[in-house]
Amino acid sequence: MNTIIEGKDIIVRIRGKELLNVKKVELKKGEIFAVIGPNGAGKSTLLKVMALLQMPQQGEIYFKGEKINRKERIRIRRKMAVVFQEPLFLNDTVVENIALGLRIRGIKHREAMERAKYWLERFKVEKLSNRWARALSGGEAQRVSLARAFAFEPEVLFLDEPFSNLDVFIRESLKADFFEVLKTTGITTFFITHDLEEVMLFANRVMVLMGGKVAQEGSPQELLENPTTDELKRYIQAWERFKFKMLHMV
Ligand SMILES: Nc1ncnc2c1ncn2[C@@H]1O[C@H](COP(=O)(O)OP(=O)(O)OP(=O)(O)O)[C@@H](O)[C@H]1O
Repeated sequence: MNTIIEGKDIIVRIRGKELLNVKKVELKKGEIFAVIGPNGAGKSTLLKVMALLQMPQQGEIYFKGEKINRKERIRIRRKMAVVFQEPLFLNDTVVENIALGLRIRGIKHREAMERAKYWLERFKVEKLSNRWARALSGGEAQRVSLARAFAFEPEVLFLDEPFSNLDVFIRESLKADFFEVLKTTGITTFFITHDLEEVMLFANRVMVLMGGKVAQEGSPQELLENPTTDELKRYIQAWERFKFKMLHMV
């Protein structure tokens, strides 16, 4: 597989505190790469560095083998889309929120509107096209955010826990629709989650971050069967316990 984005010797510090220290992180073409780890482990920081939203204090980022400097960041960033936990919308309708983003990227009005409508349909929210984006419910807003991200036709999609603020029913139906779309498009994806089930079902590879460092990396199966540190074992056990409790509550 070809590498699309690679980070080498990445160090991020804030006010002297080291938040991230990752020797190598690679995202390969067409893969779904998951990042998990406890709160504060540095997952979002790593996403921002890989998506070129934040420059590390040390280290390099390569996009298809090309080293990225500050100046080139904006050009390369246009090949990427990011979906955060909290959708960010302009004060406009749903369809305009998507189309405007496309027009900024140089796409003509008609094509932008067509693409926006197509992706709203794929995410089953075409009926919301003319609604005010800022007045949507959490689940609707996240569907629109995902439609917007796919409408960009990015080479790489970044997701920072896009389902975590939704209630369980909305989350399950959106997750199913999202991963169905993802499978059919084959877009290279970097996603952060706390949900090991998502990792097991959808990821090709998983990285575990702890205290800003890589605790383990490999296939989801390897992680479950052979967690390499005690901390990781506890993390997996805690998740298993949580899952067990949830199953017995329903
Ligand atoms: N701008 C900032 N200023 C100071 N500290 C920060 C800043 N951004 C992040 N941090 C700290 O860096 C650490 C890593 O944060 P980050 O958001 O990357 O972790 P995370 O693994 O995504 O956490 P979570 O699962 O809670 O979202 C945390 O301790 C956080 O408080």
